[in-house]
Amino acid sequence: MSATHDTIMKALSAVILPNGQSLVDADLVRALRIGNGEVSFVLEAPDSVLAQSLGPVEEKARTILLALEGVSKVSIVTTAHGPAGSTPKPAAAGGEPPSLKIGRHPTPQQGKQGVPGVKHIIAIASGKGGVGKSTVSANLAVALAKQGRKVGLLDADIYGPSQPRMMGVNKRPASPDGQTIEPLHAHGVTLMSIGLMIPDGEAVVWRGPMLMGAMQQMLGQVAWGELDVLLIDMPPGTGDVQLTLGQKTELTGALVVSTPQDVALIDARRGISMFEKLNVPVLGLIENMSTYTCPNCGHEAHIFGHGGVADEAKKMDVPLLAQLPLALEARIAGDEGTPIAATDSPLAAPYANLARSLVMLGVA
Ligand SMILES: Nc1ncnc2c1ncn2[C@@H]1O[C@H](COP(=O)(O)OP(=O)(O)OP(=O)(O)O)[C@@H](O)[C@H]1O
Repeated sequence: MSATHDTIMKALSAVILPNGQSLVDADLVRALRIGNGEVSFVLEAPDSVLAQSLGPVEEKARTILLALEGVSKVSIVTTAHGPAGSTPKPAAAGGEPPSLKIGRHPTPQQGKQGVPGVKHIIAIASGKGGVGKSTVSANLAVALAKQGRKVGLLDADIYGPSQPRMMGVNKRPASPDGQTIEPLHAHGVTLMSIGLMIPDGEAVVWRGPMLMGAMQQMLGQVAWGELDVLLIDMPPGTGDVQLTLGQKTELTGALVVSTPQDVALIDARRGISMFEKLNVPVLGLIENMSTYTCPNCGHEAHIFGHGGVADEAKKMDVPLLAQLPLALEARIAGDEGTPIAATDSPLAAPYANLARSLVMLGVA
């Protein structure tokens, strides 16, 4: 027998909060989803102090639900919907600094906002996944930093964060005061990844408003400092993160990455038209994996087709800012945490040119 909404809620009504109320009576359960033996929901506390004390409650709820017939996995995300950081959090046991919980309801906001101290914000997007958007973001950030720009890189890909690996960092950013988050630093770039703040698998239960809240925290509560440009590595496609960012953030513009394949281009077109609808200027298209030169014989092949991105750029009247080759060396460099742009390889040159173009355009 599989669990139903009613059986889950009934089981959760046996979980008692420190104030004596049950989880259900206190109305803290949100976004309950049941499917394939998995139960996921959000525990929404009214303030961050209560949210901090919910660890044992979360454990109890998990134990009770796992004992139900047909439930094999339970995912719970605890959030607070008071203004984030409005109540300083106590230091964790062992004197560690308190850590700031990411994922909350958004703070109401009038119109688009910038990030104090940050001159330009550029979204790096792609319609389709896996076309190299994160690779381009990491390398462009490093190339701009090498040219003396103060650069921030925000990995906003909540479902598949890859910047920690590509930039070679993997520690959870600290929040010494429980209100601001100290970003990390690598290869001359100030770095923050939303993925470093969310326990594995929890983001999948987030709804639009929670994502919006998390993005607000990433932009407003990270101590970015003075930056010439903040690059945002977006999730692929045209989902909630893209919409939130386009509607709520003063973006200088967007760069859209595509491979020359038709399927990638169709999705890239969709991405471009979304930015246009949101009044975000599309600064240009970037063609990734455009050519492959055989390291043995020097033969040049166009594995994913040829000319498609240039044609598309012409059709849509947006500049084609770079054509980046498919290269094993670039892939290995990314996997090992040192983007190819940080090295002396000839493959760093196209990124240096792209960085120069953006500086000349006055957007970075
Ligand atoms: N020009 C390139 N040459 C060789 N390998 C590349 C190149 N660009 C990207 N890759 C490799 O392709 C894979 C996917 O790239 P990447 O993660 O940057 O794509 P993405 O569009 O950000 O993907 P996702 O949709 O998962 O966010 C990675 O292993 C990366 O190293």
